[in-house]
This record gives sequence, structure tokens and C-alpha cells, in this order.
Amino acid sequence: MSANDDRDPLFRYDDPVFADERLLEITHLPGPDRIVGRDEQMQRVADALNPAIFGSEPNHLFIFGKTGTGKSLISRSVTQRVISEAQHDGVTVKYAFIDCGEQNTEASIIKTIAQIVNEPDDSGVTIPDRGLGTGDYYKRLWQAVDRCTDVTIVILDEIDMLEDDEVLRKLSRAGENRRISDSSIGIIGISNKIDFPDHLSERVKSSLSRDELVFPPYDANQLVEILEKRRDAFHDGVLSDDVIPLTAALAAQEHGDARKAIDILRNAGRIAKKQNDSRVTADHVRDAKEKTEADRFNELIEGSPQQAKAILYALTILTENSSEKEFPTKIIYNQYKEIARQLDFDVLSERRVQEILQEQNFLNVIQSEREGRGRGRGAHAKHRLLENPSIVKKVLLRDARLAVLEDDE
Ligand SMILES: Nc1ncnc2c1ncn2[C@@H]1O[C@H](COP(=O)(O)OP(=O)(O)OP(=O)(O)O)[C@@H](O)[C@H]1O
Repeated sequence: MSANDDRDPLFRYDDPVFADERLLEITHLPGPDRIVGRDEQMQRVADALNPAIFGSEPNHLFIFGKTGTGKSLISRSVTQRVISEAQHDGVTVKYAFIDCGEQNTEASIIKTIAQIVNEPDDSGVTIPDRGLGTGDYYKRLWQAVDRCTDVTIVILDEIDMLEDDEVLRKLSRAGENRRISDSSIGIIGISNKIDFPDHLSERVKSSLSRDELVFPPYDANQLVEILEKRRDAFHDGVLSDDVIPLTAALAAQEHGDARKAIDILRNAGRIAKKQNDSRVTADHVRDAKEKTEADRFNELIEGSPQQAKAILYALTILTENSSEKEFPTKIIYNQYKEIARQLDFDVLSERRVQEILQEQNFLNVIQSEREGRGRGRGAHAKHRLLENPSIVKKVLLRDARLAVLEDDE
């Protein structure tokens, strides 16, 4: 009798494809032996954080680089190593990782750091979820930091999404301004936008001294190596020989993006499993690439209003049916009116459509450029879709209201 004989046959108890799928989760923090090609960057981050090991203030650091180049991974990995090294000497280092895309107000950032660092028995304060003003959250943060840690490392991912950069100034000068006396704070800011510091306010620019570091994209060989070191996510013999090289090549097409490579590999395994295949093949990888790109695009437009999706759909149809790539607002508007009627939507004004196109632009979904110079704000802009139209269409048609458009093709 096998061990599973007394189990409910409705469920699966062994996974034919994955031995440990968690190794391919984006939030998984791999050990140092699985990290490829980032020795120099790791050393630079370690140099900035080094003082923390002795309980002194780390240097603040900004890290730039395209998506999937290992910025968060290296920041988190080196920070973990600082924490264990410091522990040897009885120094307490804590860290807060904050995604400013999700939390971008001063109060919510301060509250989150305070909640992570705080131990009420030591600090004598609690950090409630709501009900305090920003000033009070700061007061409790300083108390928590002073009494519960020697050093706090604050990692601000997508730092360019901060609503107000005042928080950087206050955190970076907490010691100098005697907000804290027994402890110190180091900031690591992460961004895809290399010109981000230009947009900081003058107050912050001049007060926040920092090192800066750029992470280059990976080449296809490095991506192969990264994936090879996660091969044990799968059972032996499940991956066909061409799977890893093909995944790496597809992920290197735009820029060497390890996030995309890992997402494609995980999705290929999931697709194989869903189809009851015991081997992952090149076909699964190609399907997985499409799914990965669609999921990523979905994340960008998820939650956008349906009118915005209809406008995007108009631009998608135009792109698909033309050799042109860029379209003036007027042309998109005409196409949009047609679509809005088909969908039984109220037809927005051309001015409003122009505004929404600019909002989409902000989301990195489309790129807009003014045609000529000084000819009225935005009205003469041209817009270009940044993603493959077939993917955009597929994702937009996932919206139940827009799905009827599919039948009209
Ligand atoms: N050098 C590397 N070795 C091993 N795995 C890596 C490496 N670089 C990145 N990865 C993996 O790729 C994925 C994406 O990495 P990470 O989130 O650090 O990128 P990022 O530069 O912060 O991207 P984003 O700007 O999109 O947040 C993670 O799963 C990470 O473990």
C-alpha cells in the first residue's frame, strides 16, 4: 500500500513538474551561491552598509538600473548579511523594505518602518494602523528606532514614486537633528529612472549625501547561469535541453532581464503541468513568454477605468492595422469614438481623451511626444504603444465590458 492510498483522490499530492517551485517565486531571496555576476555591485553595497556592522551610520545609497537587473535582490541580500555579521558583535540591525509604488505617502512610509522596527515592551510605544497624524508617527518612529535597534536600514524600492521627498530629508538627517541619539538610519533608494535625483527638491538634493550605483542588464550567458542555478526548482529530467537557453534568449531580447527570465521559466513549468505534460519543452517556453508579457502588461493597466482601456484599445487597433507606429490624438480620438459607441459608453470629449492618454503615458504603457514645438499643450501630441499590440489586445479583452469587441472582429 502506498502512502497516498488513504488520501482524498480529489487532490494531487505530488507535483510531477516542480520539486520546489518557491525557488522561482519573485519574492524568494536566493542564497549568495545562486547569485550570478553581481560581485562588484555587492561589494559597493557592502561598502556603503559596512559601518552598520559596528553600529555606526551607513552611507546612503541610490541604485539605478532597468527592471530585473537585481537591484532589490542585491540590496536585500547584502542587508541580510550585514544583519548576521552585526549580530556576532551584539549589534542590532533591522531593515524595512518599502515598495513606494504601493506606499508613497510620508505617513504610510513612516508608519510601516515604525511597525517593523518597534518592540512595544522595549520602546514603550505602540504604532497603530490609523488615527495618528504624520508628526506623531515620526515621534513614535524615533522612539522605536532609538530603543529597539542600533541601526535601521530603509530600502525604498521605486523611490521615484514617492509623493513627497521630504521623508528622505527627515530620515537621512534624524541623527544630525537629534531626533535619535542612540541609533542611526541608512537609506537605500532603488529606481529604474536614472535621472531620478534631478527631480528631487533642492532641499533634499543638497542635504542627502549619497553614493550612486548603476546595475547594467545581464547578457544571455548570465541569464543562462541564473536559470541554471534554479534548475533544482524542477524534478530531474523534466527540463528539455533547449528550455534554459531559449528562456534566456527570449528574456534578453529587450534588455537582459532576470525577472522576465525567471517568470518565463516558472510559467513554462506551470503550463506543462496544466497540460499534464511531464516534460517542459520549447513550446511551453514560447507560450510562457506570451503569458508573462500579458501578465506584466495586465499589472500596468489593472484598475484603469474602462474608458481608458477603450482609448488604449483604439490605439492598439490603429497600430495593428497600419505600418505607422505613432498616431496623433485626433486620429486616436476618432477611432475611440467608434469603439465607445460599439461598447455603449458615453463618448468623452477630445480634451478628456488627451488627458487620459497622458495618464497612460505615466504608467509606461504608451509613449507620447509633442509634435513640433509650442503648439498648444498636448493637443498636438503623437502616441505610440510600448507593447506588442497582440498582447495589449489580449489583455484588454480580459475586461468583461470590452470582451464584446472580440466578437466584432
Ligand atoms: N544576479 C542574479 N542572480 C540570480 N538571480 C537574480 C539575479 N538578478 C536578479 N535575479 C532574480 O531576478 C528577479 C528580479 O530581480 P530583482 O527584483 O532584484 O530586480 P530589480 O532590478 O529590483 O527589478 P525591478 O526594477 O523590476 O524591481 C528576482 O527573482 C531575483 O532573484
